[in-house]
Amino acid sequence: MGNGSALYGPLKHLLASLPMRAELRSCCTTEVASPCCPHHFQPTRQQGLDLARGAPAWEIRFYSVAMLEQIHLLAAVTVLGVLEQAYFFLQVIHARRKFGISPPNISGPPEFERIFRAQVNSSEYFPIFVALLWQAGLFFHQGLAAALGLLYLYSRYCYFMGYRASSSDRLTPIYFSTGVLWVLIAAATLGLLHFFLSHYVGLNVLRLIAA
Ligand SMILES: CC/C=C\C/C=C\C[C@@H]1O[C@H]1/C=C/C=C/C=C\C/C=C\CCC(=O)O
Ligand SMILES: N[C@@H](CCC(=O)N[C@@H](CS)C(=O)NCC(=O)O)C(=O)O
Repeated sequence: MGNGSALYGPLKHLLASLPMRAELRSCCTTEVASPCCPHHFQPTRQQGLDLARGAPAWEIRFYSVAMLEQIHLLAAVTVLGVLEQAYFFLQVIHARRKFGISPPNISGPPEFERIFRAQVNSSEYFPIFVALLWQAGLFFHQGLAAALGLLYLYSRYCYFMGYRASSSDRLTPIYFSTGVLWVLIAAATLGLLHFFLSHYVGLNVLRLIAA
């Protein structure tokens, strides 16, 4: 723990400036640079290895939690998105049974084909959605990206239900959902641009605007 006290001063300011849970902040900012309480400190295998190399436990724990707080909303929306995909899959399985259409067949009455296409179309867009959600969340703003993510998942649900009812009922939700994707693209691009400019060129556009 020797280097812990040398780091304590700057870390205290960093801790105070981050939106962390109060209980963790008070636990990690004790004057003694020691590991957090057992409640907060449950080392993973990697953390165990870091500990063996001499990094202070409280520091490892602090950075792990700070990192998770940067991504927890994105992770929650991703899990929700996966559950939505699972729901769409189950609907196709149910429709296959109902209409007696076994794989590899994908043709049948329009009622079946619309459900099948609604699921396949939603799967096609899912990797694009997840990539944009995380890029916009990491480089632009986590809360905004997560909110847009929820809006996207809701519009995808409307798309599925609309398509199931009739082909034309899919159109409004697909317009809306792709609109949300374009907003996520814009946020991700702006965020990345800001990162590259400030990191490599030393040009902080936000600070310039604020000045
Ligand atoms: C950011 C999104 C990434 C990739 C997709 C990019 C473009 C694809 C378009 O946004 C998708 C929206 C498509 C909307 C189509 C709407 C209507 C199509 C017009 C008529 C269909 C008529 C018919 O049903 O026969
Ligand atoms: N794979 C899609 C790509 C384009 C797309 O997403 N189209 C939207 C608007 S026309 C759609 O709802 N397609 C219906 C579908 O995929 O079954 C397609 O074949 O149409």
